[in-house]
Amino acid sequence: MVDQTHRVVAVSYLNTKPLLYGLLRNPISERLQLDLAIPSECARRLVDGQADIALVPVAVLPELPHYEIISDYCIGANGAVATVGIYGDVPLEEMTHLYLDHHSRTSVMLARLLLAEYWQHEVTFLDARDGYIDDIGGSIGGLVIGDRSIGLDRRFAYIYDLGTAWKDHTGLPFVFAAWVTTRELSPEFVADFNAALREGLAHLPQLQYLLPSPSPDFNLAHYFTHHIDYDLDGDKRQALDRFLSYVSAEMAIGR
Ligand SMILES: C=C(O[C@@H]1C=C(C(=O)O)C=C[C@H]1O)C(=O)O
Repeated sequence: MVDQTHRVVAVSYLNTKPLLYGLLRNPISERLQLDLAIPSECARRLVDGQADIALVPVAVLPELPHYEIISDYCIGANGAVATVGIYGDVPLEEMTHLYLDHHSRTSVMLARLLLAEYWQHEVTFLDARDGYIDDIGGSIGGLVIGDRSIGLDRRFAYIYDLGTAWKDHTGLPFVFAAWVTTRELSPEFVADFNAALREGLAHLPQLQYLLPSPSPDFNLAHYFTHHIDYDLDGDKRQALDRFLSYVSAEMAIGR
């Protein structure tokens, strides 16, 4: 039997490049139709059946009637993640409004959870659209994720890293996105897929020579090795369960 090709969509941010590098330099790439998109779009395509496998924001998982996490690798962090934060001109307790990044599904829910449980500070949430970062200021803060957050530390006086806040709140690392399928995949394919991702992560030092530096004082190699934590280990699975119970409870009351 000829192997089917699978439609794969992955996050278009820098933190995913090591995983993509692994997939692309492996023969498995011939069995993949690969596309890249912002995280909220990756989620939409998996939910709508337009992708078979996706690197999806984990907050979308409770919306899927059937799914399987097919990889031991993820986009996670154990403490400061560096690219998921609330930014503003004033301290959090003085923020009255907060833009929620439309690229995100997970961090939007994580910000809500942390504001309710950890910071215990109420704000009015604002829907974001392209360009919203320019509207952050005064008592209006903004959640910004991914590559667009790089360099914002020079623009805003206050930054709250959500990886750090979650770790302080729970003592756990965190999973932002995981490789998920809604199909039945063969164990051989899943094993090959995982092996390819592992190879990509083994080539982090080479990747810094291939990728452009997004900002002069942003060290990509350091970001890949000290902020993004790619292993979906037991502590991250525990964190995922805890986070998903919050998301499911919020879904149940229509939020
Ligand atoms: C750590 C990050 O995690 C991202 C955050 C996501 C979200 O908030 O929905 C989804 C995918 C991840 O790529 C980042 O991109 O900065």
